[in-house]
Amino acid sequence: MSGSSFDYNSLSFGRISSIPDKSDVLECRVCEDIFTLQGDKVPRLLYCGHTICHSCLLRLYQRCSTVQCPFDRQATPIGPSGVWGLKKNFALLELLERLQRSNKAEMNINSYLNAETMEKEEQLHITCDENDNHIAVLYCTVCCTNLCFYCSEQTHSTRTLAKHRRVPLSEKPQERPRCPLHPSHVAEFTCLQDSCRQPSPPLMCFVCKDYGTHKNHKHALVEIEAENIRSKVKNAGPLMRNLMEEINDTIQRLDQVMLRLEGADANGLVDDEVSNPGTGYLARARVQLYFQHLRETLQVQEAAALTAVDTHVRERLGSLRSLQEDLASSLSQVAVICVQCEQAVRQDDSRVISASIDINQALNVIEKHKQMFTELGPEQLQPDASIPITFTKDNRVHIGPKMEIRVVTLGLDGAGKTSVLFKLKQNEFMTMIPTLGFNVETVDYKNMKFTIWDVGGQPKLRPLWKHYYLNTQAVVFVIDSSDQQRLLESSNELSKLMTEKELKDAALLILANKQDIHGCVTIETITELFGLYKLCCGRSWHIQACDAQSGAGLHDGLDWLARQLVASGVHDLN
Ligand SMILES: Nc1nc2c(ncn2[C@@H]2O[C@H](COP(=O)(O)OP(=O)(O)OP(=O)(O)O)[C@@H](O)[C@H]2O)c(=O)[nH]1
Ligand SMILES: [Mg+2]
Repeated sequence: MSGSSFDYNSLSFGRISSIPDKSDVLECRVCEDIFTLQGDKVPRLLYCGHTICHSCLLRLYQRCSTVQCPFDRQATPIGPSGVWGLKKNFALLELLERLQRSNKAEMNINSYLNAETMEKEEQLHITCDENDNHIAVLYCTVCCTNLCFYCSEQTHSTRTLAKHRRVPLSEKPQERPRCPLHPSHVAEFTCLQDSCRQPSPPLMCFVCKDYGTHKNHKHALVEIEAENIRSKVKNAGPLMRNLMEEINDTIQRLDQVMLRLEGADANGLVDDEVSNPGTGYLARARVQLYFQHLRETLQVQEAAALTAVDTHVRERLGSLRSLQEDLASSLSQVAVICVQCEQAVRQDDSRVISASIDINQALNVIEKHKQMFTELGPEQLQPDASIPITFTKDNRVHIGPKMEIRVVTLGLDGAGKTSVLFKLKQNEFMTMIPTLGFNVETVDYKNMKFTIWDVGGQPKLRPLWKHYYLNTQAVVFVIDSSDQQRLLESSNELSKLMTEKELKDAALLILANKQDIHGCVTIETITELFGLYKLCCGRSWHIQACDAQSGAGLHDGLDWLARQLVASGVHDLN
């Protein structure tokens, strides 16, 4: 035997049988041999009541008529059949028999104490009291010591000590805890009062429970409470096991996902990325490919856009040069005529008169040049070197006049549509008369030209709205925020508009107008009342608070509209 554990497999469990036989306690007090059920160690009764084994009686019997008790010297008469005639102690024999039976049963139990059971005892990790290097597996109930097999055999080998009852360590009789306040009493109870449970329910004796600090507190017997706690832990067992399994499964799944991310072979080794690429590597490759295509496309688009600019510049220069040449030629002709006319008028009167026809012709030519010159447009007379550029969504370049955007303004009569239009167009607010047909105005904003159609909103005119939908890129729906009575009517009209096929791609700007009037509703209220999130789901829409009187909010609305239109197709670099 070496180290801290004992090799139980090398032990025959016959040793367990050396745990004392209970019947061994019944021994003859003269020879100290164990009584037996029969033979020369059978117990026989003396008249005085003492019991002695048959063989001791034979030694004491002096072939006279009595035998003297070795304990109280009283005489017991002996008949002709000698000591065989003395009664056996049947009570003792019965007891002996019972003890032997129970001993047999115990022996059977001990036969189950195999190496596996002992290993369990070892897991308690209690050191052998005889040798610190050994792990105890037995408990001697007489010496109150924890022992390993080896030390148990060594220390309990004498006849008397071998009788000590030894039990597996886990069956060691429990020591009853003492009350911390009254150490002379066993702590039989535990206090369950909430205020006493921190940090753990205290132990107490009956004095504490009935008269002391824990009087009238909720309590329980220590054994019962401990059993409750044990069964709680036992019940939680499946839960804990399930949880552990689930956590373990998840850990394994994470492992697999990490391997797939990194790229690994079946053995879990990170493989070289080309033969077994991970998803990370593939994603990188896709990003690189995407941007490579993007760069190539952009290069092509850039080249096309630059060509468009170069062509524009070349054509522009060509037309300017040609204009310049025409003007130079015109200038020289006018200059020549001018000199000729001056020379002609410097002559005497008769010659001047005779040259009058030529002079008139020269003046006619000048008149023609003048005519040609005045016919030149402002772009030719005051040319602008700037090159206005806009880009389409697919990066084509647009050079020249502003992008034209068609907008239709709708809403109930009196909502302020015409007022909004004129405020935007000429920054004026005036009392309007109801629109019976429509107004149309263009409003320049950034690099865009909004053509705004303002259609009358009276009920009888509403069926005509549909004639303005075609090719409309944006709808501006105006609401009178101060007229709460007509919000529902307005909401109904907007709902109808949202079902129009021709407007399905149009951006929607809702103007909550007349915000200057006290008591008007806010855009939040309108959003909720009209159910805008649901109604306008899937299209680009925006609600803007404004008032046409001061113009507040109108440019913000236009700004949003411009951004939407830029996002959906045109893009302004300026
Ligand atoms: N206080 C205030 N009054 C406004 C505002 N906008 C319009 N109004 C007035 O509301 C009335 C109706 O304005 P309009 O611009 O004619 O309304 P509309 O939507 O064009 O009406 P219809 O042409 O009939 O469809 C006019 O008296 C405007 O002066 C505003 O923001 N504040
Ligand atoms: Mg109007």
